[in-house]
Amino acid sequence: MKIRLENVTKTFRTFRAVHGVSLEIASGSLVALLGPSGSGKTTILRMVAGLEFPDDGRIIFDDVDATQIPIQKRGVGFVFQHYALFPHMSVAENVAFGMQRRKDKADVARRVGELLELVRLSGLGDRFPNQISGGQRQRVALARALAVEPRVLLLDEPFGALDAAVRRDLRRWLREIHDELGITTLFVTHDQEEALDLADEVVILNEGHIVQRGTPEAVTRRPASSFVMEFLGDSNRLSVDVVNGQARIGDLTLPASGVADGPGELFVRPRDVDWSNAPGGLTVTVRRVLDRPDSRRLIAQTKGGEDLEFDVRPGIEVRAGDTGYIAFRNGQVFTKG
Ligand SMILES: Nc1ncnc2c1ncn2[C@@H]1O[C@H](COP(=O)(O)OP(=O)(O)OP(=O)(O)O)[C@@H](O)[C@H]1O
Repeated sequence: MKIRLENVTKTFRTFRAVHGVSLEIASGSLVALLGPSGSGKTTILRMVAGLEFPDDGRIIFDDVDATQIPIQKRGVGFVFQHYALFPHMSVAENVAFGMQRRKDKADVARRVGELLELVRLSGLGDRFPNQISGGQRQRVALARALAVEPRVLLLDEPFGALDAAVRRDLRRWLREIHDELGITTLFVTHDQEEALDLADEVVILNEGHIVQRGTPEAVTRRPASSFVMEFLGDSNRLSVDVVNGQARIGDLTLPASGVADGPGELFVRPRDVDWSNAPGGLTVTVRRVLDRPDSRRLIAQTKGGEDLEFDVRPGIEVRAGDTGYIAFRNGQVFTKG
């Protein structure tokens, strides 16, 4: 099912949490809402679910205005970060919970079996929630959400409480389940790696506004603002002068097409910095050397007194106090703001 938000606004008392958000989610796609804490992600998800109602704007499911339809009639399945399973019910009973209206017991049992197989938990139906791991509990929560045969799946930081390795596994697993079922899925996260790994499309929010949307490749290649650049990953920030679409820093010039003349900021990922002992490029002084398993990270300072970080190969001879020269393989320039 296709979902469309048209100019949706939500205010709590005097605080506007969502400002005129318009968004189209293609049928069968997996879309991540990504943004810092308080950017309005959960509020948007809750309005799509029917747990909150917008003050203004419309939410359209396929071609039907669903804005005022209550949650029970929207056909949505929901998984939260702390979706407490019923502790006194077995895994199978938890999954069957949403199917109470089905009369035929054998039919319910068969369906529970199918769902447990889908979420790779066959054989654990008789366990209780406190007898399975956190990751397994979230898989049960997903099976329970799917039991009602939703037209839309809404996930709010479903892996937020789990450790990094389990999160990575569950991410891959969720993508497989999504591809198998093809249910339109909206996924909230503040973890950029999770969003970029998992989603067909990433919608980046800040202070209740959509600041960029696109495929993971598009948003990482062409961040629309310094906010997006910094939010998506480690980045160095250096002052530059922009003249005629070119940014200048020391003896280096970088393309800055479309950026107004005047003071600008260059953002460079640590991986896009090249280091050399031979003069040329931008002169820096090494301040610290941090050894890591497969690289050495240098913290260096430009003549202008700005710090930057980048990695060199582990074998390279370098010490704090050394002078070196850097060049940038890639970078984004924005007007200083
Ligand atoms: N019921 C409410 N009453 C008052 N303010 C609210 C309510 N729900 C959310 N807010 C406020 O709206 C803003 C957006 O909240 P929301 O939960 O949507 O953000 P979020 O991006 O999901 O953040 P997080 O990642 O921390 O969950 C926040 O400033 C929050 O305090």
